[in-house]
Amino acid sequence: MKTKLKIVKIGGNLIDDAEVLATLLKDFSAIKEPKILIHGGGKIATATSKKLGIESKLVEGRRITSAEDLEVITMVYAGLLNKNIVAQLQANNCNALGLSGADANCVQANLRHKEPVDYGFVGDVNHINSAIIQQLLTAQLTPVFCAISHDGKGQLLNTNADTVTAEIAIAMSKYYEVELMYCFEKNGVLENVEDENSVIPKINTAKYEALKANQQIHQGMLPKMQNCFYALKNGVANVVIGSSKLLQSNSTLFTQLSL
Ligand SMILES: Nc1ncnc2c1ncn2[C@@H]1O[C@H](COP(=O)(O)OP(=O)(O)O)[C@@H](O)[C@H]1O
Ligand SMILES: CC(=O)N[C@@H](CCC(=O)OP(=O)(O)O)C(=O)O
Repeated sequence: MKTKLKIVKIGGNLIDDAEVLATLLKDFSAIKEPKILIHGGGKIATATSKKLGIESKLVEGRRITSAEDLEVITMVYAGLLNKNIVAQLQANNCNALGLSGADANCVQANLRHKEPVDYGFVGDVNHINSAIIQQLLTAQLTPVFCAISHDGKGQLLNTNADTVTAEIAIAMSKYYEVELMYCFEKNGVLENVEDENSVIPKINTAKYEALKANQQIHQGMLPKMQNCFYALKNGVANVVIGSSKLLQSNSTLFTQLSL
């Protein structure tokens, strides 16, 4: 039987709330099994760009990443956010190691095709160095990834954090029974996005199609759920979407995905 591995993704809205983030990182540190954390930070990158007078453009939840945007996101994701998260995990006795996709060649990507939309410096993942990630886990380290990949030829690229998470989860399923947890600012996938009490406990592909047809899911939730099903179809054992409370052992409020 394979050892269990928990992979947790935290979104930018959660990271932006210092109190919620502190509790979440404490709960994450308490997980006994091998674990990996992947963080976004889109909201903070947009706010930082604004301070610098750079306007951000997103199409279908993906950032159109100019050379200037790439500089900002490298500073924000791989620098400020990644290092602060690692320091907080260290304070909770979790031996975290902060990484971008370029470090140890963990996440390699191809520059996305310029058609139909030119996303600039955005990469689609083509290889995860699962062997080195497994070695880090075996050495009792907890990898903490930001959403920056590289092309293997010296170019850093921006990749959506939900996608990096799904790709890492799939690659690690070779060695582990992977449980994938997407944490964001709501309690789960909601029947009505305005009503926090309308969490849908279970969603399979048929229900997903119905929710899409009824326009009950939109914006970032569409690519997030696509990534969930992609992970399930490719060997990830369990995928859930919920709030920061998902990491508390008595949590019952979340959405469980199945094929
Ligand atoms: N049915 C739904 N249930 C929950 N959230 C939804 C739903 N439909 C759309 N959303 C939106 O999806 C967003 C989450 O996607 P995103 O911003 O990409 O998350 P993250 O911060 O984890 O990257 C929520 O903020 C919410 O506004
Ligand atoms: C290509 C692309 O869109 N990359 C994302 C990466 C960060 C991210 O995904 O952050 P959240 O999880 O907080 O949304 C971006 O720059 O916004």
